[in-house]
Amino acid sequence: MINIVLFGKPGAGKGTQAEFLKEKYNLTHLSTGDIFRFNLKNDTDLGKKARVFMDNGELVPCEVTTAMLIDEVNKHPDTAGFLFDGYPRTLDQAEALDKFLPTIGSSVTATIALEADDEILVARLLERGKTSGRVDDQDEEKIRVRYQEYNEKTAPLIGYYKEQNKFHAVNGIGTIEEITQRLTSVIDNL
Ligand SMILES: Nc1ncnc2c1ncn2[C@@H]1O[C@H](COP(=O)(O)OP(=O)(O)O)[C@@H](O)[C@H]1O
Repeated sequence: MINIVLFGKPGAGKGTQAEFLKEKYNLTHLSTGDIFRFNLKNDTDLGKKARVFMDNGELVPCEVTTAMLIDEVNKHPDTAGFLFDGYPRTLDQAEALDKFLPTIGSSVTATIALEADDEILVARLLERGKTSGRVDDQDEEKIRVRYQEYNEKTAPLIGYYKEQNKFHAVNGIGTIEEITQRLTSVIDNL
């Protein structure tokens, strides 16, 4: 089983690249953002718990997110592997994943970061907000909160995975195809 964590700031292009990678490597794509948005739209109990946090650009509490993620993983017992997109986003979540995966005989294979400068990413998000209907993409203040969340809570994961020799980074600026190429060359060399 191969488990890839796609890592990057909001707007870095994780979702776009995940679409290609999941096909190429036959992986199950789990985007916590997408799963939350599905629950918001359908007004489920989970959606009700997550809404305030998401609308404000804040992280949803760890217990809620991790329980949801484990549920999703357990729905795919026969998969060739997972492409985690948007999880883990905190040290607690990374530790929870490292505790959980061995219970299904697995582990994180590698973390790959898509790197890009903040100004480029903020511009991308505002552009996406014009058509995506995502409340958190339409307001610079909320975008700023997401970057603050990233810097405080998610950035420390870089060191966490480096210590395990599982951290790889690729340049996230270029055409979609160029970036897919960079990611596949990392994965093919794992
Ligand atoms: N692992 C997570 N932990 C906590 N909250 C999360 C997580 N993944 C997604 N969320 C919530 O969903 C929102 C949108 O997620 P996502 O689409 O991945 O955002 P972005 O485009 O900012 O990377 C986040 O701002 C957060 O509120």
